[in-house]
Amino acid sequence: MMANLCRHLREAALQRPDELAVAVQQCRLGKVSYLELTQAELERRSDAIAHGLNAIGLKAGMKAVLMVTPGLDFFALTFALFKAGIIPVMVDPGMGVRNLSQCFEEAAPDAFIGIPKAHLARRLFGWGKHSIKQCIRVGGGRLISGAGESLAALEGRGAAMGAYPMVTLDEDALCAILFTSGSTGIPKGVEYSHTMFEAQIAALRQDYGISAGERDLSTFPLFALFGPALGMASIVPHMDASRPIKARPELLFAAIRDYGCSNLFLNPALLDKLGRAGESAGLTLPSVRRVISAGAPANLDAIARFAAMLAEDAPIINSYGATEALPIARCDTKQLLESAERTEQGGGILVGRPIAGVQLAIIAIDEAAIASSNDWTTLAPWEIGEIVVKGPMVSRAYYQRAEANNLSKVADADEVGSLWHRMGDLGYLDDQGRLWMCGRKAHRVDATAQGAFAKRYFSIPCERIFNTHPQVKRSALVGVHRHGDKIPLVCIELDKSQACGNAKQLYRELRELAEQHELTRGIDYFLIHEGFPMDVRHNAKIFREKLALWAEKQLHL
Ligand SMILES: Nc1ncnc2c1ncn2[C@@H]1O[C@H](COP(=O)(O)OP(=O)(O)OP(=O)(O)O)[C@@H](O)[C@H]1O
Repeated sequence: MMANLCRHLREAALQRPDELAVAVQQCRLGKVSYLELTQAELERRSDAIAHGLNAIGLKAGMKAVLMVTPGLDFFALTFALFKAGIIPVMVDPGMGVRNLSQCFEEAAPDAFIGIPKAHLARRLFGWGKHSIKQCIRVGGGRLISGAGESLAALEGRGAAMGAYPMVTLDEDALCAILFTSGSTGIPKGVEYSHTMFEAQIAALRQDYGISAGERDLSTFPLFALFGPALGMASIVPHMDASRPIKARPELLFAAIRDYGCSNLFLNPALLDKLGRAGESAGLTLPSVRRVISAGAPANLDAIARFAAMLAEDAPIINSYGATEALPIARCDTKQLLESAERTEQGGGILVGRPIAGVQLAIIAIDEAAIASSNDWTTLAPWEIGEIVVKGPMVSRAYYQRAEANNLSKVADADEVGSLWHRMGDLGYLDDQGRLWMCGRKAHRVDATAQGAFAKRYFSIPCERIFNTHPQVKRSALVGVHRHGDKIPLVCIELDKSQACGNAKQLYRELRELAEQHELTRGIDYFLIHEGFPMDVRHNAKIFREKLALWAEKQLHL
């Protein structure tokens, strides 16, 4: 079937032309104001830009990097690209220059659309210099040479050309490339199709209960795009979307109040920050019907604190998924808070029941490629293995990454042409069919003794046990080499509010804690680290690879 997700936009523009589609908060000299687009204006602007893109030679099937802050232009432009069948390449600017260069090398974009700062960086680092044929400048910065035509001029060209004849693509054809955030290595470009976007829109309607006419506080640009497609207005607060932890809570609370937002989409770090600010200001959020937390493990204290600001029947929905497959499972406040005890005993993090349409299985841990689902061993409830998923919201391939595809995609033996995705995460199902996450596959430690396998340690289960110690803020399991063997070591970041004058005493107590649990028994090495290297977006994903190198060095000093 032929598809284009922009059909939702066209429908909304016809049915509810004057309804708000996007509002963008601005804050100048302490004064808050908003820029707005109605559904009809968004439709008209994206049509005009799509005409303009064609006029400068950009055609369906070409690829365009998009590095634009989530203002009104971002929405109009992204939908224009989809309408024209031009493939947007989305990267998280927070991933760092080296990773960004690698992404652009791999994606080989035909066009680069960005704010002046992005064009400066492109020129400085030579991004895409072998493939880029067209540049488009969004916003000011006329002085930057080589930044191409301005978006305003492009839109002007297309303004008189009327409705744009939307390009429809085969529903499974490539329609966007979204890069992962690269917390376990170099980011990978995930191929998106209209089927995947449609499945995500359907999940947000059916599983999350989002309906037309709602208003969403959008703190994550990609999620913000779903708003208008769902007939929900996206309210974009004044913040750096790639560094959400730097956001100013008072501005976010103002946006929620000014628009009566019913939905909040937050990552766990922002949830924590807003919850603390709300608690000290004694705030309540009566307009909010649900909060969606996604992207990284949720902190239960933060959830409890945030829940206190909400109406009794407004859940905080913890969503599990990855760029490759989103959303996969969900659970809400009550279940999460009830799961605390099991998590602290090393039972992993509850991520809940699969979303409708998602098939999920747990398979034996294996580093090798698996060609067919006939070749894997599925595990029984309570057994920890790799999480594999199948469904319409699951990506079929990484862009130009044969090896990654080989290692993560598995042909379904029962359904020709259908693929499973290996999440690279470990977990288990309980006897109620709920999924518990036990960390990334790459972060487990297979300890050896005299060269032979001795015991397997899982990151999140082990760490959550040590995190119960009052002096520990967070911990990270790593594998280090010692006398020819691989041994588990736990790095400790101290809770600065607790005094710790005696590291030896702390290590003794942690060793005792380790001995009390089967999962951690045998962990003998601990090191205090000043401040863990964390991802900038979530401030929740510990860069264990970096910590392992650091720990290795400390041991051999
Ligand atoms: N609710 C959640 N609870 C626990 N972990 C989560 C949750 N949601 C997402 N995650 C973790 O985040 C991962 C997905 O993140 P993302 O797609 O941004 O890529 P990444 O893992 O950060 O980068 P890369 O795959 O390049 O290493 C999941 O595989 C999982 O490990």
